[in-house]
Amino acid sequence: MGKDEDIIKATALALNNDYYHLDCAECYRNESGVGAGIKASGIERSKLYVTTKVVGTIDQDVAAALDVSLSKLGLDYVDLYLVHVPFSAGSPEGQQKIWTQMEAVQATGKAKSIGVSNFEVEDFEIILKTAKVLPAINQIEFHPYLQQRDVVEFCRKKGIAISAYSPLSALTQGRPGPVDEVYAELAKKYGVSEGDIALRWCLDQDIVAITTSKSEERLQGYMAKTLSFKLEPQEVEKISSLGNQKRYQGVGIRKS
Ligand SMILES: NC(=O)c1ccc[n+]([C@@H]2O[C@H](COP(=O)([O-])OP(=O)(O)OC[C@H]3O[C@@H](n4cnc5c(N)ncnc54)[C@H](O)[C@@H]3O)[C@@H](O)[C@H]2O)c1
Ligand SMILES: OCCc1c[nH]c2ccccc12
Repeated sequence: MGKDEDIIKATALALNNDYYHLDCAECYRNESGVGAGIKASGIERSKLYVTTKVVGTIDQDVAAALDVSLSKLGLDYVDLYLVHVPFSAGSPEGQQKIWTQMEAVQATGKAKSIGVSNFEVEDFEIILKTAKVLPAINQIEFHPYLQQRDVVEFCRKKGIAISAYSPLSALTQGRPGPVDEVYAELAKKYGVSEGDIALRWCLDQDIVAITTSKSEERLQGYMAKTLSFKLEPQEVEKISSLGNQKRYQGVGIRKS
């Protein structure tokens, strides 16, 4: 099966299972497949929340990049448009220039909200010197083995939301590790899967969790179970403190 067909199938599976937030990116080349999946689903645009990202290279024309993304997605706006990584812009001035262009595309209505991804505190300090619009969100790698508390705290203070990518990493990439036991113990206590515990640990810190699976059983399981319970604050804290004993970075962007 071709890549687009896989993406169309995965999109249809997600939409049929009540997942309405779709996370895409210019550089993942998944926008055409997601667009075809949305079209085939017949789901009303207003029910969907579509995010995509611009790489943000030096001298990139952000408005033109967004037009290409919209055309691939078959949409006339995205709900959220993100600068994918801080470093592609090459310099602090480059980063500021990209953010100014993000503000301009938001003003056209083609991106309802604008934000960033993989930003550290120093990247915010650079763009906030010239920003007129605060980024709505920072999408970062976030799981017990990469908690990024400095940037999470910075964003909380500024009113910038956080979304977690690779939220299942302690389960899928980081084994054996110090949270294995507490994940298992809490899954048993709540009658859910360890994946539900991993996602809940994000949600119970007011962090949006972005996950993916091609398995309908897992997608249904997360929708049914993750939203049906809450961890106690001391359980969230226990996972955090055990998680701090190990570091695992999947995407490998964070510098420190
Ligand atoms: N902004 C960025 O730079 C960036 C980087 C990476 C990913 N992302 C986004 O975040 C999304 C999620 O990231 P991810 O895929 O790393 O997240 P994730 O931690 O949710 O891992 C998903 C993977 O785990 C597998 N899985 C799900 N449940 C499992 C279970 N119970 N046991 C074992 N395996 C299981 C799935 O099949 C899938 O391959 C991506 O689709 C992408 O859109 C963004
Ligand atoms: O999601 C992948 C993140 C990433 C790592 N290196 C990059 C370079 C350009 C754009 C995105 C990325």
